[in-house]
Amino acid sequence: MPGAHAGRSAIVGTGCHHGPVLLAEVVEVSARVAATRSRTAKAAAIADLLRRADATEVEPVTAWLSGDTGQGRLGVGWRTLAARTGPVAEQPSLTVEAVVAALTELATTSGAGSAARRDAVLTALLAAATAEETRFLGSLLTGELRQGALEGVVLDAVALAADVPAATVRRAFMLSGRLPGTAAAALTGGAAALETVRLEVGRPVRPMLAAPGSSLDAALTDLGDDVTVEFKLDGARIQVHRDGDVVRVWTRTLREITEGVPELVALARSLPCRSAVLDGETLALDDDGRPRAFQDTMSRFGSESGDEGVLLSPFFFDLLHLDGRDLLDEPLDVRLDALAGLLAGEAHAALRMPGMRRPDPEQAAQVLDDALSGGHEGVVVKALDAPYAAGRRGKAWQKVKPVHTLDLVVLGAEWGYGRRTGSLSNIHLGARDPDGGEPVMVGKTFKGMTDELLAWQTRTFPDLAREDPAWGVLLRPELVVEIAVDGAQRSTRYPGGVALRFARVLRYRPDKTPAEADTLDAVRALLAP
Ligand SMILES: Nc1ncnc2c1ncn2[C@@H]1O[C@H](COP(=O)(O)OP(=O)(O)OP(=O)(O)O)[C@@H](O)[C@H]1O
Repeated sequence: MPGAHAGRSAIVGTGCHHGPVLLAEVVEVSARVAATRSRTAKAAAIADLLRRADATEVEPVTAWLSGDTGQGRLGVGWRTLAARTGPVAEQPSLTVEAVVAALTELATTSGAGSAARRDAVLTALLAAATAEETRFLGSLLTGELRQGALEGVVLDAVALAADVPAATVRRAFMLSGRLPGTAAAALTGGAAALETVRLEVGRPVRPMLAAPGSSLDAALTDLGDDVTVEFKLDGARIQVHRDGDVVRVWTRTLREITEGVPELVALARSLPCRSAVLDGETLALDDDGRPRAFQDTMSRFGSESGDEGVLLSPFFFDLLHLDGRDLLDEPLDVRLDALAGLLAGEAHAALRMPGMRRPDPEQAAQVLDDALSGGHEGVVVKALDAPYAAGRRGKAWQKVKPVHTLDLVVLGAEWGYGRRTGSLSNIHLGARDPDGGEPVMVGKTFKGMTDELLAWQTRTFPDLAREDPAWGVLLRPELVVEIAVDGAQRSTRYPGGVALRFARVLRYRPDKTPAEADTLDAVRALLAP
């Protein structure tokens, strides 16, 4: 194995120089992180390792510990891995560098005739790995570690190891969207390097998110008079960047969708500006201007090219950059003025998110009423003095929706019976562990599924299976589903001590990752007092 390195123990402890970081050290830290619930202990364990890593090792180590290969998806399935039962190495020798080389080769070797080469790379890698390393690589390659909840812990660890404020690390991450690059900048250049990270037109930032508000009155009481109340449309988040004639569009998970949304690109190009970064929501409307089924909107966002007959309408609610001026740190009031100016033309008025600034309580209630009678989800109440907090779910934006919904991780599905024999039906639902552990099961449901959805589950789930017991499938935690519930109740059956009441499926959320699913605390918040 190129780069494999034995005999490392000879130089450990010299105090002045250290050898390359071994994969075994990363695996050990990963195990320590999984074994403790203490966020501080997790971050401390990772920080220790980062202090030992050199500039080229920091990026892969932080990527892997947050569950990312650092190379995107490598197309290695669990079946491929399960089929390998060769001997394992007794002693750890793989260096981080050697693993990076192998993963890079897997990532860049594709197309006709590549199967044999990929197979050889994988075989050589696994032959040099110990049993623990094999397990870790397996989880990494199949995406099982990809829970993303670990991102926050890794960011804390970077702050500790580089001795810079956590807020500085977080901001650089949110603006660059890149965790490994942020870690490398922090550890090599400290706070000064992180502070040079700015909003760049053409590079998406993590979107600001909303906290759940229990009611309109509660949100208004909490935020005071200096607010805007806007429709909450139930579509997909979009971030649109325009630089001259070049327009690019990203989703809330920062996946680029420019090619698939020509109508949005054309609209952005028609705006009276040279450069802009717009934040908004897009959805498909019917002829009366009411939202079409969410599936119609999402059909434009899937991996298959969607139904071209479904046109998307954008509604912009924020402006982060305009003609060379960054607006991110300006209060929302200023950003909304700039947005109103940009969309002032008659042709563009329809692109503004409906809402009202500084409404009195009656006017605010009227906005909510209009939103609901227009077929929308509710409203978002936003503090006008707040800057754009990229990537944060803060109190400055509060969403008010009459129905309780939760975004949960699908953990498995049971074979149906009766009319549903042969279909994967009753799904197991998990809430996110905020500390980055495995999702915690909080209930099951087979309600609210159309025949189409059942067929889709039955078709898709086997590919995501990590085990297939006789009763159904256990899935890798990758899919997020939105569930409506009446509430929650205490339970001795479920590990989190809480179970959903009357859960029914609203829809799958391909625009969300398990890291963005609702937490166990969100479920507990629904317990009747
Ligand atoms: N006027 C608006 N302002 C901000 N976000 C809006 C607005 N209208 C719709 N949205 C959408 O609502 C989302 C904010 O809610 P949240 O941050 O909880 O994300 P979410 O979990 O996707 O929302 P939910 O699950 O409640 O639909 C935004 O990401 C955006 O996609």
